[in-house]
Amino acid sequence: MSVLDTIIENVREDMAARETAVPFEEIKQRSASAPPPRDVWAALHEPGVGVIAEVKRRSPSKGELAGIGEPADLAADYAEAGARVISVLTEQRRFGGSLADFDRVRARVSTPLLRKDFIVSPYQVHEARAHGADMVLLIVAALEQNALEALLDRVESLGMMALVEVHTAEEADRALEAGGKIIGINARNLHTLEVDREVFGRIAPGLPADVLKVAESGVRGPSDLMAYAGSGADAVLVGEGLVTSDNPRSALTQLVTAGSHPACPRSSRG
Ligand SMILES: O=P(O)(O)OC[C@@H](O)[C@@H](O)c1c[nH]c2ccccc12
Repeated sequence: MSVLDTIIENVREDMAARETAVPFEEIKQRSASAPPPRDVWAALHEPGVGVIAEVKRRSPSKGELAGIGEPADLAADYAEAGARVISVLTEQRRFGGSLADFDRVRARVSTPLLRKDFIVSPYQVHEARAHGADMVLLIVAALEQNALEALLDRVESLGMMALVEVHTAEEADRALEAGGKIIGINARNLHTLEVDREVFGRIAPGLPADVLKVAESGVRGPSDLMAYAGSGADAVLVGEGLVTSDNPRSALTQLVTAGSHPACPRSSRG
């Protein structure tokens, strides 16, 4: 079994436990009465290469990344430094995240929030919305085509947007076929956990112009952001490079500054 398969098996177990406590009909109702989602599309269309900053405690490849005492403090730093969207990992066993972390962040910042998890069931989509998510991650490699399409429809029917994550050109075709509008190209292969920063440049040029392209993983600093921008990235998603920095706020400020610099390819485009 690959890492991805094991993670998903565990995610399903944990979800079953939550669903016993809060049944589907109840979570559906909570999602319907949550405050309306924020406009992720507009946030990501501002000029310059935007940064999606991630609250990430651990990773399967590196283990503990940072002792994040209060995720809301980190998120407040991200918001002040100009994150377009803040991503909060809610997967518990490998990433040390939780919906409790998500709630703390939601209570503190008004920035659009991405629920970063391994979403395989409509339950998790309603749960994300009930907790105030504006965006959710859908990983193509984790989903059959009909499940991907059904989940994407459900995400949009609740007024949220999906970051549809791919790692190969074939997965990118599936993402487009399903109607994905924001495509995340992950440099990390979720089966082997290896990072290859060239993957973005191989896949992005084949995507239509009206699709938002997000480069995920492996951004260590402004030069990686610039390289992704040069290959057509509209935004980058950064976790480890920020949380392991001595000063995440200034690390993010440097990325945001690079992303809006006149030398950055997307700076003059809307
Ligand atoms: O920490 P990094 O290398 O900056 O990567 C962030 C993000 O891309 C990564 O956390 C990620 C991308 N896709 C995922 C899917 C599930 C969990 C995590 C992820």
